[in-house]
Amino acid sequence: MVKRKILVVEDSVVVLKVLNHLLSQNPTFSPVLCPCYKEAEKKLKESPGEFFAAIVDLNLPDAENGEIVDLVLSHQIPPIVLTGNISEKVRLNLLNKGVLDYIVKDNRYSFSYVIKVVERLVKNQGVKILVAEDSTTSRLFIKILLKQYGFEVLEAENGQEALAQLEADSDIRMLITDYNMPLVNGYDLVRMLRNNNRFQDLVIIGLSAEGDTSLSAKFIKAGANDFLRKPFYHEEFHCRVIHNLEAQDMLETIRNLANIDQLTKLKNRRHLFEEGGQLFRHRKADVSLAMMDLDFFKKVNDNYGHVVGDSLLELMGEEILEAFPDDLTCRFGGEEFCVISTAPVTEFIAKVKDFLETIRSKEYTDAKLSVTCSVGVCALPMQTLEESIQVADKNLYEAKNLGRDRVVSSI
Ligand SMILES: Nc1nc2c(ncn2[C@@H]2O[C@H](COP(=O)(O)OP(=O)(O)OP(=O)(O)O)[C@@H](O)[C@H]2O)c(=O)[nH]1
Repeated sequence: MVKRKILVVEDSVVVLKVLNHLLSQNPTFSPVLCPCYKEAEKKLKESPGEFFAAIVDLNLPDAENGEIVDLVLSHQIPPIVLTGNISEKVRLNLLNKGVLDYIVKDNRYSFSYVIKVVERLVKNQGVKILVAEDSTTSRLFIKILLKQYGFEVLEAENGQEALAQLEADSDIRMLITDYNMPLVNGYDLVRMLRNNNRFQDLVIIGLSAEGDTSLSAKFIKAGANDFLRKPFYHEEFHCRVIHNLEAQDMLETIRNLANIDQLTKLKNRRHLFEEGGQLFRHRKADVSLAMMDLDFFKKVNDNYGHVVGDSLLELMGEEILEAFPDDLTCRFGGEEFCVISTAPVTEFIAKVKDFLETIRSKEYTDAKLSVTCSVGVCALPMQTLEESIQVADKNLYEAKNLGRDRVVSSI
């Protein structure tokens, strides 16, 4: 497990204790506590380059004017600032320096918020954001803001380039786009993306110039999630980026709950009929389908109990995901699984045979169970998913009757 050192500099013993307690609840955080500037300076010297983030009190007894912020920033560590109160001048000064956030210690929720900011920083690592903007200065400004928060930033100078990058890299989670760009403008880019199913989950934030009130509405109507009116301030920018990513995370969780079988982590039957049905409807070449059923699974439950039965199913889920990483893998029900593949038929059947060999050669769970599986494959050019399942099911039945632990296929 990757441990992340968090430097906490705070002169109040109580606040230090609270932050230590909250940070320690996350097993990946390793808080390093300092009661004063001097101690922080020492810790930073002792472990150069080791701190992931810092939570610092703006006014310390031995550094009353926020010197701790400059110290932490000089070590390239993103600081979150704690303060008793804050004037507009200090707020702007802190944000301009590049602090992640500032938090006024006026209630107990303030500290939970601090932890949320650090956790978000962890989550942002590796999150790819594409900035489409033809002005180099503006692009650089946005890039710096995003980098402060740990995002990975990609850049495009126009809408066409942005489209090409999004098509080539499915890991891009957010697009921030200007309106005025050569070749394809921001508005057309959003419309093109929203007309493509593949980009339905991409978070899109439009940038609109000051004074142009109709543009923001236009962006939203075209399918953007949000917009920012230029010039914007760091704080608003970060809030919007993070709120939209959190909404996207929530959507993903809900979608996973609806599509994934919680025991085996394979796709569930509902998803199979939705996604598998589409594979058949839009087929260009081979679509093969395998129905796989564990042999004598009832005996596992009868002899070792349902808990062992469940963990065997869980392990089978892992084996299936490993054996068929590029295919649609589902739990059809009970101890029956379904795999749909668009690989060439012979290649797919060879993979199914390898899978049977793998599980035959291992022992599973603490009870060291030997497991075999029977498989029926349909690789005929069937018109629908339902027809293909029927053929595969018939072959599965035959595989069971022929003595189990084998593949029967119709090619
Ligand atoms: N532990 C556990 N058992 C399940 C689950 N779903 C279905 N089962 C059990 O799986 C067993 C399936 O038994 P059968 O349909 O008779 O099949 P089998 O014993 O595998 O025999 P063959 O398929 O003929 O080789 C039943 O006892 C179900 O109760 C589950 O989620 N967890």
